[in-house]
Amino acid sequence: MTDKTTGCPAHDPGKAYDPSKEGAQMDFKARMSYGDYLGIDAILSAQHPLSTAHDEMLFIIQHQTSELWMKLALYELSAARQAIAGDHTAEASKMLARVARIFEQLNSAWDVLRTMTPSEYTAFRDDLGQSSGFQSWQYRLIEYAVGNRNKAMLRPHEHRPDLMERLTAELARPSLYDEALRRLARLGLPVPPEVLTRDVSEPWTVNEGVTEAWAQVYRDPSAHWEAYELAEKLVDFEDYFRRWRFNHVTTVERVIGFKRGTGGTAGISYLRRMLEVELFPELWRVRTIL
Ligand code: HEM
Ligand SMILES: N[C@@H](CC(=O)c1ccccc1NC=O)C(=O)O
Repeated sequence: MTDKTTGCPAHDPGKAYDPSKEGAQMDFKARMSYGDYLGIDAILSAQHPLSTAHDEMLFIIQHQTSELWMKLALYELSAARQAIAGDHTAEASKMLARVARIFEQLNSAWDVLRTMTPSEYTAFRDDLGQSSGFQSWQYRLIEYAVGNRNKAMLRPHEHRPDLMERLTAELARPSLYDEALRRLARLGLPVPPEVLTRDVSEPWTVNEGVTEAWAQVYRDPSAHWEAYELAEKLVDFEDYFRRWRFNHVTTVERVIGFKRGTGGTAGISYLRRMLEVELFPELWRVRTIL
């Protein structure tokens, strides 16, 4: 029988649908469940607002979900770098495509945070103390992994030897860009030798010879398809990363204007300076000389 007013079988009290009759498992006393596998209790018990402000829950969950996506981005970036080092560039391209999509996801998430007005944020900003995204070690690890290596950014982590260890270990490894250029050299492209033997813990500096090597790739893609595809994946990733930085600075201006940051920087002027960071500068310069 169906509900007389709506005609819908779901609203007939005598006919409530029971999925167990069609085999749905209902007993998890001795079986691994959804929550067991995914550690849902741990995730859902990690929100501890410090104020009674309504929007603090949004703020916390926005950051926590961002950190989860960053965890996956780091996982994929490390695997992509390893694949390039092992001459498995096609696999690396696939992983880099995923990282770009992860950043697209992070970019869309700003639309949720943007619903928070300055009045709403002010209600709990003081409770944040001196904490800030500036202290996100996963964000710093992403920057270090791809090649933006500034040792000054280690200092907020000095109180955590375990994190210092991870960050300094990352600085000792060739970055994603270093590995891409080493692969380029192995493919026979004229990457200058000083690039291949550089101290990888130091920041990258623009190299004209590298721009010329990329130019050879872009002038004849079919002859250098592997390098060409890798180059475009790197550009795509940086494109999405730049959009993340832009979304961040715009949201910050919208919410706190030109106030100093809780992390102690000047706020907007610091974040605007970060907009100038180029991860793979030669890949952008090559466009001008083609
Ligand atoms: C209303 C929201 C937000 C405001 C007002 C804000 C503000 C700021 C400010 C002023 C800084 C500069 C450092 C400082 O002095 O504090 C900063 C840095 C940072 N924030 Fe946010 N932020 C917001 C949301 C987010 C979100 C959702 C994330 C995601 C994880 C995030 C991640 C970061 C990171 C990674 C940095 C360091 C950037 C760098 O060093 O290049 N922020 N933020
Ligand atoms: N830096 C922000 C505070 C902030 O956004 C924040 C604070 C604690 C944890 C994460 C944060 N997100 C990004 O910086 C501010 O100055 O208002």
